[in-house]
Amino acid sequence: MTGDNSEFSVIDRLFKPLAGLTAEARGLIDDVAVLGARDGYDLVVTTDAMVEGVHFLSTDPLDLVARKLLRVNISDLVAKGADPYGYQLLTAWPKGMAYEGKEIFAAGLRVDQDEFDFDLFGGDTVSTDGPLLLAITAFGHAPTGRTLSRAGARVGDRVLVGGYIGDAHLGLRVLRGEFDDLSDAHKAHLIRAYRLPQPRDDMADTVLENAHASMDISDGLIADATHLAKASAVRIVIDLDRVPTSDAARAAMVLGADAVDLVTGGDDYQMLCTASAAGAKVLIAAGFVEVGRCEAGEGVDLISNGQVLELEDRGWVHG
Ligand SMILES: Nc1ncnc2c1ncn2[C@@H]1O[C@H](COP(=O)(O)OP(=O)(O)OP(=O)(O)O)[C@@H](O)[C@H]1O
Ligand SMILES: Cc1ncc(C[n+]2csc(CCOP(=O)(O)O)c2C)c(N)n1
Ligand SMILES: [Mg+2]
Ligand SMILES: [Mg+2]
Ligand SMILES: [Mg+2]
Repeated sequence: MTGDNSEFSVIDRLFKPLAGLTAEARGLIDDVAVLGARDGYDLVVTTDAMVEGVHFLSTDPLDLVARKLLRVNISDLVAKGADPYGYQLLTAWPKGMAYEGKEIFAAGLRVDQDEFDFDLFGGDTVSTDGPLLLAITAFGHAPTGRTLSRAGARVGDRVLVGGYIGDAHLGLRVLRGEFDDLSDAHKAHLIRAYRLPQPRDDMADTVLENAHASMDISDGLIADATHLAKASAVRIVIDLDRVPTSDAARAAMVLGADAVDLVTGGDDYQMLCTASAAGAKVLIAAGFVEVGRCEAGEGVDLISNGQVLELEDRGWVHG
């Protein structure tokens, strides 16, 4: 049917159902969304984009691309102790992209909107001669004045991560043909980690209550610890031997993956927190793993067997 794939038809058929009846979205027939202030809370806002070929592969299923897009944004919110609320969506569809692909993309959004209780409030649609580009501006709520930051770490703090490090990076390499001798189950685990990060929205409150500083890991553990160290004016020492790795990652290391790649590869979307000894105890009981300490000074040192490692590549940087 002609027109099915045109801008307003796609908004009507695919995005209006995602906006539902929330007052904020105004049925996606207005120029703006309207977000009400929730008493006792700040509105926490973040934006992350994804570009085909840069953040995801053209062979990645579009429903998973949509879910990853939501999740990388939710990841920033929950790392700050914020409760996901809703989002604005920008889609820059390559000219000629079929309606069916957009439909699969919208179906992925639906799955994770339900999973994270996260509503679509509006957005924008454009077309492009370039690759598929997607962006979300995500909103969350955190108790007034208490949103966590990268800047709260103190000398003496423990440094903790929320889960396995390096799986997603290895998953990308599996998709590119490396580690062919891994078992199918290990390959599937790593690919899943790359395509579908697991932001721990259930941990937002625990982190808010117990962490001094917190962020999510997107550029790699070392790179993001460096961002946190700089913002907090501390030095962070990370012990590579304490960084949690999955069975699949360990199997990949047997096949030649370097442990340092796991902490510089990025795409983890795990939380990175610092906390007092008492706070760390609570976080560890909730599943976090202590990987290092904050000291006086600046920058990040990675140690293994008590020796500082020289790093050629410290993590993902654009441009
Ligand atoms: N184009 C931009 N215009 C204004 N601010 C920006 C722009 N790009 C990034 N920022 C700001 O820079 C800061 C760091 O952003 P950055 O994207 O590095 O963080 P992140 O989302 O945690 O990391 P990642 O993008 O790797 O997930 C944020 O305050 C962000 O709002
Ligand atoms: C196809 C493909 N190639 C490379 C990567 C690795 N990668 C891209 S951007 C980024 C950091 C976070 O992004 P940003 O800082 O832009 O938010 C990382 C680790 C990938 N995910 N997909
Ligand atoms: Mg960002
Ligand atoms: Mg981010
Ligand atoms: Mg972040």
